[in-house]
Amino acid sequence: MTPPRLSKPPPHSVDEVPGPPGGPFVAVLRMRRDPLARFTELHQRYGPLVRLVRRPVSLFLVSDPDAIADILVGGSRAYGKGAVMHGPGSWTHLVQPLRMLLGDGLLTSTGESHLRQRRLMQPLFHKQRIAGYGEQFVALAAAATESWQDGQLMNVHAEMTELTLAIVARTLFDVDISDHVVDVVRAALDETMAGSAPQEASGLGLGHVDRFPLPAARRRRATTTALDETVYELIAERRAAGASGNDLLSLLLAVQDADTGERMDDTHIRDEAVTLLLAGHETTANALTWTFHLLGAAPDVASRLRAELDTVLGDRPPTVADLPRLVYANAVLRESMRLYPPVWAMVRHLLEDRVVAGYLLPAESTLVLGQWVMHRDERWWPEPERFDPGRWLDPATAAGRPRFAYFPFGGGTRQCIGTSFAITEGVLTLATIAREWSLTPAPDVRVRPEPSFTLRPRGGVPMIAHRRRDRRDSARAGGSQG
Ligand code: HEM
Repeated sequence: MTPPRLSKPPPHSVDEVPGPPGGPFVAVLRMRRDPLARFTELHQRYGPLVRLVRRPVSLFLVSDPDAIADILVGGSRAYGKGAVMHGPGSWTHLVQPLRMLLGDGLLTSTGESHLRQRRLMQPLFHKQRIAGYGEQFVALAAAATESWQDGQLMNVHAEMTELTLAIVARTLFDVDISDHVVDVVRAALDETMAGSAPQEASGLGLGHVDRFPLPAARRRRATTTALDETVYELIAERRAAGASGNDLLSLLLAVQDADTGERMDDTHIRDEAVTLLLAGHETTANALTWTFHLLGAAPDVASRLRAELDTVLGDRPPTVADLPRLVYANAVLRESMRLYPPVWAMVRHLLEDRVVAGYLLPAESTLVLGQWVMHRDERWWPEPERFDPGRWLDPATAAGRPRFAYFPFGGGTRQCIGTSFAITEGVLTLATIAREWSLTPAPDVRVRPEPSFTLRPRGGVPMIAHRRRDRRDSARAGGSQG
């Protein structure tokens, strides 16, 4: 006998989505004040789908792994990037705060144009190609710590930002951190980050009431123009020289569509290069900064990490070949990105009416997918606030979690193209620094996250650098045994 077919219950209406009482003004004010705490609280109180604002924007927080899988993977064609804003009358626009700087690069392009670009660029980020950059990651990390003094107080966020900028400058343009190109890049990126209200920067569409003061807007335009000129100069130089290098810019110049034979024009290469500059250093700087911050507050974890580094590396710097054995270092980085995901929320909007987490939401609804919230969900992360890399060491536990309980790199066709780059860079840099240095928190400093485009530490992370003596002792002991 065939079992009776269980028909799916009809979806609930949008009016039934739970959410906090009060009008949009109060809702936006509360979110703007502290989006991380507010989203966490709303998720805990109202569940996997929360109505954040009803009008003039229709904004929802999604914290259901299956719904996130539909948005990013299964039904991704039904969703666009960015937030939809509605103004008086029929005025509607899309908030894509980075578009002015990034143009039509991979991060900001949409639809067919994005898929085509992604196909062209994917081979540049193949695991094996990234492995070729390993030596540079290690050399640049070692160089960045050369000036550190034992006992020195430093801002780890500033140090990691300079290091990851040096890495991206070398791998993208094959230039040194001291090159004037890097100054121009630094100025443009700083101005863009500083000039944006956090709420607008996050792309949540909550910052439209802010207006950039005129001088700041002018500065932003000036630094972006200088950046454009520099990048176009580099492109022209490379073209003239026959672009045969291994840096990403040379590879972009050589990229050719397999079907049409078409190459990228200069504007397109500029947009992709600036996108990689920003996406490739801001996120990794934050990941490394939070990792050192967490290690500083967890001596047991730090000591287990050092033990692994000493065992695997002995007295030499790491290489890409060591990565499979740096299991704990990898777990430390993953766990750090769980607690402080460099991209703390992503924003999508519905292109059509669609059922999300059991509710029928109308087209143009804006959906916030919050890594910060999901990565602290007690259903999958017992004692969520605890920094415990051990969570990643048992494959059975990891396999029991839904795919989108953890998504620091997003997912689906828009998953971070730099995932392998970031993990290779992150683990090798962490290993290079932590085998020589131990960083402890500066006394009486409270470090707080600032949710902007990325999750930066507000005011930096002051820490004290100590040159490791125990390593020398253990290396010496190991040497005398051999
Ligand atoms: C820890 C480091 C990193 C994190 C946490 C991170 C995170 C992310 C996330 C969450 C997205 C998806 C955004 C969305 O779908 O709305 C993304 C996209 C992207 N990332 Fe990363 N990223 C990191 C490092 C890098 C690096 C090193 C590069 C390049 C060298 C890079 C380049 C990009 C690009 C180009 C995209 C757009 C991809 C597309 O839409 O097709 N990222 N990243």
